[in-house]
Amino acid sequence: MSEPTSASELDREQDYLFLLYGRLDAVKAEAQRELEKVRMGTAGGTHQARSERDAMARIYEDRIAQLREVNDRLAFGRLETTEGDLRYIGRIGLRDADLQPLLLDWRVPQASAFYQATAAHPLGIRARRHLSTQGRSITRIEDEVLDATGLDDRPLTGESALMAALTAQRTGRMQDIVGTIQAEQDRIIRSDLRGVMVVQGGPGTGKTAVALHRAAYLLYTFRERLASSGLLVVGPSRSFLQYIEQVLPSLGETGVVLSSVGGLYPGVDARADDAPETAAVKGSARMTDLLRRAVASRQVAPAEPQSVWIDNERLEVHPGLIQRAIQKAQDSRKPHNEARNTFVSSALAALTNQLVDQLREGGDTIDSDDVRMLREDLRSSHDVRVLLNTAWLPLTPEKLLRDLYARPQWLATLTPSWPAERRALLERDRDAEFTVSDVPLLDEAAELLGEAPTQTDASEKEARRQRKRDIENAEQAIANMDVEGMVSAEALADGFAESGPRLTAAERAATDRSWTYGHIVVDEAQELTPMQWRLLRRRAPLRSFTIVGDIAQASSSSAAGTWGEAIRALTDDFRLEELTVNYRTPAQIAELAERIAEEHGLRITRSRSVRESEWAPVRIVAAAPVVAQALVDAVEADRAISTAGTLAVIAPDADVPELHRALSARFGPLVGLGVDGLQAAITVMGPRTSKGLEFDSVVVVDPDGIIGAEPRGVSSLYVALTRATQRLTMITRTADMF
Ligand SMILES: Nc1ncnc2c1ncn2[C@@H]1O[C@H](COP(=O)(O)OP(=O)(O)OP(=O)(O)O)[C@@H](O)[C@H]1O
Repeated sequence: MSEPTSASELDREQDYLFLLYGRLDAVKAEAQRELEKVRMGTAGGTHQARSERDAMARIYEDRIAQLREVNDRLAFGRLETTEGDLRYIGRIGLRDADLQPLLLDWRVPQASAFYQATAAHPLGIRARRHLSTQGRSITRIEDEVLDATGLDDRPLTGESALMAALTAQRTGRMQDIVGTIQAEQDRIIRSDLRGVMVVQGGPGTGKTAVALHRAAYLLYTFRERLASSGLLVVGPSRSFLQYIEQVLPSLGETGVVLSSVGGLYPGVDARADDAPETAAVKGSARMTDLLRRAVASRQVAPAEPQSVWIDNERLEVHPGLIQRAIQKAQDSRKPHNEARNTFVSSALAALTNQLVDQLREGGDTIDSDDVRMLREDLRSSHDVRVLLNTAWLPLTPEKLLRDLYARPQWLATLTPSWPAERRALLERDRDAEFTVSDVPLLDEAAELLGEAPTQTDASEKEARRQRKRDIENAEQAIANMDVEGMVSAEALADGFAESGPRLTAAERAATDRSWTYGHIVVDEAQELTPMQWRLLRRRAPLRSFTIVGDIAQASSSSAAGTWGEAIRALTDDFRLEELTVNYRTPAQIAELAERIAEEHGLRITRSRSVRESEWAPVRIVAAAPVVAQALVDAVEADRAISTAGTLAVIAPDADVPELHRALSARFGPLVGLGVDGLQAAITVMGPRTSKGLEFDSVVVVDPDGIIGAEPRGVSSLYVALTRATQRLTMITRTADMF
């Protein structure tokens, strides 16, 4: 129930808002002063003192940047408790000069009632107020009274503020929803950090929004733990990351690693997708076994005895000698490259013995110094190196995988039980680029191979030692400089890096394959393959995960039908939450999309749309060769309604170039293409690119073609049809279609 708002109430809130901004300015100015003080500190001092000062300066700079980020919509809510106390809720917490709270950070427990209190469960709250602002001005107040008797529980909170957010024009970038989070979403956002939580919800139910706000909540609540280990957010594609990348900074969080599934193996930024059938093979758990066998097949004794020459002495090496060394190395159970050390030293020891025996039999006298020298001769002998390398070559994951794909005969010996067609799917050129589905295979191979012995090993060890020293120094500096609680030793140590750019925990994590994160958030998780889950499991051994997705939107032919199956490679112990309200798609569009999906046999979770659209979905019938013209006309008609906001044309991949040309001929630079065109007013893309995104208006071209283009084409069509926040047009080939 809303109470009328008097002008004096508006004035009062305006005064309070001025007070808050005044305080924000003061805190910023204070940080600025501190920064200057640190910068002006004596230039001399030890190197350690200088780098400590630099680190402190950077911390103040970050703080100032963070305070700037929260300038927009600083405060958005107010709670009135049954005792008559007022609590203001905003993006960050602020206190006055006497440390009395002026504004509560939305993530603190005392703020949760803002999102969760209802008439039936008021949680000690009498009234909730949503404040809408523009710049530093209050534009609107919306009140809900919670203690009135006989009130039905209302499904939505802050309805006007919510509707204003939902009908706002889209910009091509996702916005935060911190002012209008709904109760069912808030429960998920604040759920326990531990364990694996899966959030299932139909299109537009706020899964992505919830996942990102949860990341911000966890970082705030478990700052110490997560700031040093990092938090990883995994999205399906580059386009998706671009779409969400501003949300966390707008919530004041910058220390998060965002990665697409193609970017999870440091050093490889895979963008190309394999054909669906190939991706399905590469994603299946059977690849683990294949890689294991591939590595084992690189540990082989020669079939015949081999001759090696040491100076003028011929040594005949029996396969058994090599085999025994291999066995010993395998028994160590270390990864291939690390176990190779055992292999080499054990083979060299046996060869030395054989050589010594042979020389002694020939009448030579050999003492222990001679033995050592002979061993060195063997180690540096070209013949011996070839022999040992042939039996056990150091390998990189990249080489192993390229060999596997480019050598069909080897692949065939490793996969005797595979049908030839399946093997053929893996074959390709040695220099073909790695694809998104190769990434977990490279990672799995890296796990089996271990670190190749390189020059960098020693320097990495030294870097780790230096880091430890930096953290100890930082702890000391924090105690000395009296800034306890303001900065963690880890963050301060980040600033001590003596050369090169400063790296945050997040940045270091992104470049280090062996990094383990404190928490991983996975969006569009229905798309992940068992091999990708295995990779993520290695990145978070404590198994603290937030997994959001919609099983019905899965596009892979091998996609699982339940979450239990989908994430089996990660765990079988998880809690399932559901989101049931569709915030994006107006009811008419959602109903159409759901009907089409169900008619084509897709099992979907129906959700409840919170609003109707002014515009009914439009259907146009046009077959080749007039499809492009029909599309231009449809876009023209849509722009006659509104040219503001974004419009996406989603078509079968094969038709995208031609449709892009036709639209460009008419609308020129207003038209963008695929991922790189997301900021354009009109963007043409295939259904996969549109995954997770949304637009004011969507034109779906040839829905039947989208269905026919791939094994789970219906899912792709369902995704395409549910991207619109306002208007949907379908261009179909025949009148009886749909
Ligand atoms: N509580 C809320 N307040 C304001 N806007 C919201 C709220 N919840 C969701 N939205 C908006 O609804 C839209 C859909 O949200 P989101 O993209 O997170 O859905 P999704 O479940 O991930 O969708 P899909 O599965 O289709 O990708 C977004 O514009 C989001 O900002």
